[in-house]
Amino acid sequence: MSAPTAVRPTEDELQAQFDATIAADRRIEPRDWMPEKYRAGLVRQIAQHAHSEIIGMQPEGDWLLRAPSLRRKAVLLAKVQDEAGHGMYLYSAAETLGADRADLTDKLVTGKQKYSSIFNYPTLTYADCGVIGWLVDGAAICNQVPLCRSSYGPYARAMIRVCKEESFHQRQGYELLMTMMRGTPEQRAMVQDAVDRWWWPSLMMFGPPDDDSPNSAQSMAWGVKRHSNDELRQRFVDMSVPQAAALGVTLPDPELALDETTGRYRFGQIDWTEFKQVISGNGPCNEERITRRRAARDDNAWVTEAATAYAAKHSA
Ligand SMILES: CC(C)(COP(=O)(O)OP(=O)(O)OC[C@H]1O[C@@H](n2cnc3c(N)ncnc32)[C@H](O)[C@@H]1OP(=O)(O)O)[C@@H](O)C(=O)NCCC(=O)NCCSC(=O)Cc1ccccc1
Repeated sequence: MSAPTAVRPTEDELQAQFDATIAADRRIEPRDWMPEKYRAGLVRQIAQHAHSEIIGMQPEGDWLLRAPSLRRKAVLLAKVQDEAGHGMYLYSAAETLGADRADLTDKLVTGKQKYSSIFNYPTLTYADCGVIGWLVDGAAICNQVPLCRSSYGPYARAMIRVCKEESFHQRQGYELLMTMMRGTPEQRAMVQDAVDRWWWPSLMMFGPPDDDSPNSAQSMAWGVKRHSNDELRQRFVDMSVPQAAALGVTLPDPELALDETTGRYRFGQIDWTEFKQVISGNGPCNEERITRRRAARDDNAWVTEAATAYAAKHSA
């Protein structure tokens, strides 16, 4: 008697299974069948996210040799290393979807893939490090906590640890700023100047407005993103206003006001022209960031080659 042959599910059945998993709010795992567009969309977002973490090491990294004390230097070094770790997690998550890490880096340095707009602004004073912790990590947390429930398992799980570390980063930034605000008038002015420069770019981190966000609808239908860009931006504003008051700084928006009926803050118009310029490569530091990333890859290629040869020798 011949063994029964396994019946392969048809494409329609696989799609129905995928749809049912998404509808039941369960996770898609690497070995599960998934529509090609779901896979490509995830690689796009996860790769951009990974690139942001890696490029995001540069603005604060510029202050590693200039931090005002040994303690501040150790804290900053640990934070910048954490960002590298986040990048590695995220590249690993992209690899579970069949992406190749070297290929992703190549796409970053040749401008074929994006990274967050926020990292194209310069860190002019040490107060910028505090403001990055407070506002940039704060915005990242706001955006990433819902991603812990993203439909793709490896991405959602990576986000859990990343968010815990980002919360720590945010507190260290806020603590740094509180210390400066208790300092001299010059130090307080330095904090206010940094807030003035980083506030609007932080709001841009959440992406274009909902009616100009080509990826949102599909991404939300698939449970990759859980909230719209504007919804998360609003949450961030609502969270930041009382924090700014407690710190004693002013947010640079004359239209910022509490809407008594909704309990949420109304805010002014974001400069979307600036945003578009920055994400198309024309921000203040785009060229510097990519040049440095390319140099790091090329100058250290011998390390990668040696490690690859060593691993191959051992597995043989
Ligand atoms: C919300 C969004 C960023 C964009 O929503 P989507 O539905 O995906 O797109 P949507 O259709 O709305 O946009 C149309 C086009 O515009 C692009 N674009 C949009 N916004 C930006 C932008 N701001 N910058 C550059 N590009 C942007 C977008 O990719 C798309 O282009 P494409 O079609 O691909 O060519 C989403 O991808 C997400 O949640 N990502 C995960 C979180 C993440 O990546 N976080 C990074 C910060 S990590 C961090 O900060 C940690 C840290 C802290 C401190 C120090 C160091 C490290």
